[in-house]
Amino acid sequence: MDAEPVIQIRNLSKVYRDFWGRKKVEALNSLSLEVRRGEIFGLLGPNGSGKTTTIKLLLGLLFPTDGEVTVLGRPAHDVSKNERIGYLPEESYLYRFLNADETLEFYGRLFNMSSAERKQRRDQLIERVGLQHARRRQLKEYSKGMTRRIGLAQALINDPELVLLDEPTSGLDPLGTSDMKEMIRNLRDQGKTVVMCSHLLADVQDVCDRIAILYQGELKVLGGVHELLEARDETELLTSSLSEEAIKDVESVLQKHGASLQRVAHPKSTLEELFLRTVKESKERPGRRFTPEEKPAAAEAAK
Ligand SMILES: Nc1ncnc2c1ncn2[C@@H]1O[C@H](COP(=O)(O)OP(=O)(O)OP(=O)(O)O)[C@@H](O)[C@H]1O
Repeated sequence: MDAEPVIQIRNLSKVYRDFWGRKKVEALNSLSLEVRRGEIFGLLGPNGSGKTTTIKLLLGLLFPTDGEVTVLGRPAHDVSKNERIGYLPEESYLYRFLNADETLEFYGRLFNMSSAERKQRRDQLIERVGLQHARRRQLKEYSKGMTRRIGLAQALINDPELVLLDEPTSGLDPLGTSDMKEMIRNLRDQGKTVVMCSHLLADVQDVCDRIAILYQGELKVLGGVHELLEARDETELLTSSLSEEAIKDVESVLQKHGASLQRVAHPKSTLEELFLRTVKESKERPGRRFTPEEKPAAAEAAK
């Protein structure tokens, strides 16, 4: 692993001022954090806590009031480093009258890519984000999910080392969300660094290695997702199904070790898993209706 962090933020503050230079909002207050190469980092916080401001400062689109920001070894205000960054903004900014091919062609030209390189990258990205079937349709006809997918393809056109994603899964259905999470994990597998802002905490928990939680412009929590969520004073054991008698025996063994049995239950899968399996099974076996006793998850396990 590369020792130098991809992003270094030290004592960063940002005050938005009004037309007369009077202090309007203190959006960030002495923020310090680092993002390491090859990790997926989640930037969380309630509305107005300073996430988008932080992203804009990383891109050099805003100037800090105080503090230092280094991105890919360059000061954030050096916008030439943005050639090595991909950015998916929260709102779509793409040209509605272009199709997916034309959109990627346009952005490929902005990065001075050769014609052969543009074509290769376009085909690769359109396939990667699953838009082969819609590549010649104008973006104004795209659903929210499709718009997010072409947005991601655009953000990756320059094969960036660092990818900044603002609400990548917002507006996506569970299938689209699952695909987007897979694409984000693939970026990490390719050695890219990803920073994502999101209000969808289950998605963040699924994909992020480390997170920061901001509140009113201040850093409140920073750390690894597993470390932050792990309850170290409890132990979870998962066994095959146990009889009443076996549970009593387990209880007495635990007592011998000074521990107590706190909860006995069957583990639950997630609603996301049930939804994805239902869609998959419905595609494979049309006309089938599931019951709680014979749900898609059980059918899957029985195969
Ligand atoms: N251009 C601006 N001028 C004045 N105030 C601004 C400007 N942009 C953002 N702010 C204020 O700065 C604070 C932080 O905003 P920011 O957009 O960074 O928050 P956020 O965490 O991204 O919020 P959200 O979750 O709603 O996207 C908010 O109080 C916001 O109103």
